[in-house]
Amino acid sequence: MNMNVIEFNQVSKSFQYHKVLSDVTFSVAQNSVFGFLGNNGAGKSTVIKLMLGMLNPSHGEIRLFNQPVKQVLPAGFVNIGCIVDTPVLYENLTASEFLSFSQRLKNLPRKEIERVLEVVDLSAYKKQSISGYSLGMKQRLAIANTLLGSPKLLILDEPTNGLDPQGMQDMRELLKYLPERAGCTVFVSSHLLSEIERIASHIAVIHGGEIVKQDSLDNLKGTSGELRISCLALSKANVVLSNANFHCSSDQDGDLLVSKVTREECAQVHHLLSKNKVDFWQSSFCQQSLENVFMKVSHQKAAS
Ligand SMILES: Nc1ncnc2c1ncn2[C@@H]1O[C@H](COP(=O)(O)OP(=O)(O)OP(=O)(O)O)[C@@H](O)[C@H]1O
Repeated sequence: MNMNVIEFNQVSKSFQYHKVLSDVTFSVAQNSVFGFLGNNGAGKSTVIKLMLGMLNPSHGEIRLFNQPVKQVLPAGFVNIGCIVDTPVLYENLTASEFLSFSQRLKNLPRKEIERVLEVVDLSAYKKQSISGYSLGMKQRLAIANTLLGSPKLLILDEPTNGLDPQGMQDMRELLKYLPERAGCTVFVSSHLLSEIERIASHIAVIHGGEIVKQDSLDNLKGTSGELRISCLALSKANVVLSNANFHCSSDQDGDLLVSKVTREECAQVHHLLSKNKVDFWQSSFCQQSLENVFMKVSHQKAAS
């Protein structure tokens, strides 16, 4: 059975009279990559601190591995790896030397170091001084450090912050496949939608201290999107499709845009145009991006 590794049940948090989280409810399934999205100040770090027992909730219940958080921590920390601030690395050491601190502290066999270096793809650089590493490599090394001892849950606060495009891509590849490669569930917070969209299997969106959306990435993006059609008889196409209750508009390039269509409906659109002798030379379907979903949710929330 697939259990929930993290459960927040109607959790609220106030700092004196300032309520920063209201009835936050979400769950993170085992072996998923869970993206926690929100703008600056939305409440992401507060949620992570509550999850790690660094703060107490004002109301509500938090469970990790099916037990109240206070019972799991701190003994359960062997099951949890986290990076919430910029990791401190000893730059004059090699990666192997650096990792050997935690390996010995956790009383693990030496071969654990080789295993985690392999997972984060740093084996080839293990004898080089950390001072020569890029920021992305340092971040991956910090993740390797948390993976020593095979934690079942990895919590990362904004792990791609400050990385260059290559560093971001490497981090993306690493996080996406961590459940498979290291057998752990990943909780990753970010304000970078495009990053989360490429990494996460499940997503929650927090806005002003409230969860405004939570679902699998596929469900959140929905199956519908926009169909762009290039044709000469634009107004005829518009009439034909509008009569069939499709939502049509045109863009600056003179293309016809049919919004909120599923892939099946795209086939109907093509059929209708052909049947009514409207020639088109190009048609492309674009699923809505997470950014669109996120902006819609944020606007709806701001208006309410
Ligand atoms: N210790 C504290 N005392 C008072 N207010 C706090 C405290 N910690 C956080 N806050 C407030 O709670 C709100 C949420 O902050 P939080 O750091 O959780 O947001 P965030 O989504 O992590 O933002 P960012 O992406 O900027 O780090 C903010 O308004 C912040 O000012």
